[in-house]
Amino acid sequence: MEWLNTPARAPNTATTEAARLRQSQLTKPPGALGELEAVAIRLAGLQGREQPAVDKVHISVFAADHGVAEEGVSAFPQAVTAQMVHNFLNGGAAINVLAQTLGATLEIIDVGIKTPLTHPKLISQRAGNGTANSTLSPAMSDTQLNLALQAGADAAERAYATRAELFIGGEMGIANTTAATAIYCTLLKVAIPEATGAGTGLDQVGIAHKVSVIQRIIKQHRHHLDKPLEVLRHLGGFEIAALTGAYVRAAQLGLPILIDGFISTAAALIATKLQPGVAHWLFLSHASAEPGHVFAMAELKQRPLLDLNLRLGEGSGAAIAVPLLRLACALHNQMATFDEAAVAGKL
Ligand SMILES: Cc1cc2ncn([C@H]3O[C@H](COP(=O)(O)O)[C@@H](O)[C@H]3O)c2cc1C
Ligand SMILES: O=C(O)c1cccnc1
Repeated sequence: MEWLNTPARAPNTATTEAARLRQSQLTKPPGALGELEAVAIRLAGLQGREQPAVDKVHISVFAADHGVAEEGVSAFPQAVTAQMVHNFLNGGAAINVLAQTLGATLEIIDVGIKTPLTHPKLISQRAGNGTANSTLSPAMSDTQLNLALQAGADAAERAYATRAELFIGGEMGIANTTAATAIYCTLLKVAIPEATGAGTGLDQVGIAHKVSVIQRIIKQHRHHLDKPLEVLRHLGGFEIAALTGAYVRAAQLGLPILIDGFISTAAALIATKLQPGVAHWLFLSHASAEPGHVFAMAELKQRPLLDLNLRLGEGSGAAIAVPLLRLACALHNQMATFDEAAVAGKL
């Protein structure tokens, strides 16, 4: 786990400045393309080239089960985690359609669903048979945490080895909005009822029960929540740990990251606590419908690219934002400058 102590790569200031200069010369009023200009400039700095691109996109979806599901915190049964893994492998889930449409590479990694399954397309790098129920004991052991972090780092390495230009992490794990909410409340000191939402579709009674379960979880571990990795280990889950490892490693390798929704952002919070430089490499794809997400976006000091009331996960919201990044690059790379087009500049 030596790699966890390595800082993220620093963005290239020369290509950032070259891209900024180019933006100022394109045939439009300065700043008129708003956030898309900033995105292209940031990507240029991260990719170390004046003309950035996100044509080659790698998506890793991490699946795992949560012991806390037995507390009745999800609108769906725990069996859905494994059933959705089958669906991913058969190409029928939202993320399959999005990856196919984008021409992105999609891999599914079992980091600890309850019952292992074998399939030629499934990567099995399991940290356990689901986490322990975090209302009663730490979600995972040190060994399990390290295995899950490593599974994520390995996915980032595979993305890097195939010369991907953008890394997207997705997750599948029934009850993982409970683990993610507990992480938000611990790291951001947000009141539990303010951050707790419907997840897969709980009603008001269900949400009130979920709040009480998260209160029990945080009370149970309150003396062990002072370090980011201990927060992750006590609250779970394996897929959130894998995403954390993936984000840290991608940032070390110099691979830009597009974050998905509520659960992925919990991993991003931990990753930036472990290595603050990871923040340079993160793009926020969308504002999740989960009420707690706003607090994390504020902490990460970023505006999301989209706000579409998405609450799916799987990496889907990030995939949906890829065309926007591609358009930001196309505009940056292909528009004519004032000189080239013989258009008069600003008075
Ligand atoms: C069919 C189905 C497909 C999904 N794909 C992602 N999630 C999402 O919902 C789960 C989190 O919500 P909660 O904490 O309420 O269980 C995660 O698996 C997340 O990826 C799904 C959920 C379901 C039911
Ligand atoms: O925003 C998300 O990632 C999310 C929200 C609810 C359920 N699953 C995922």
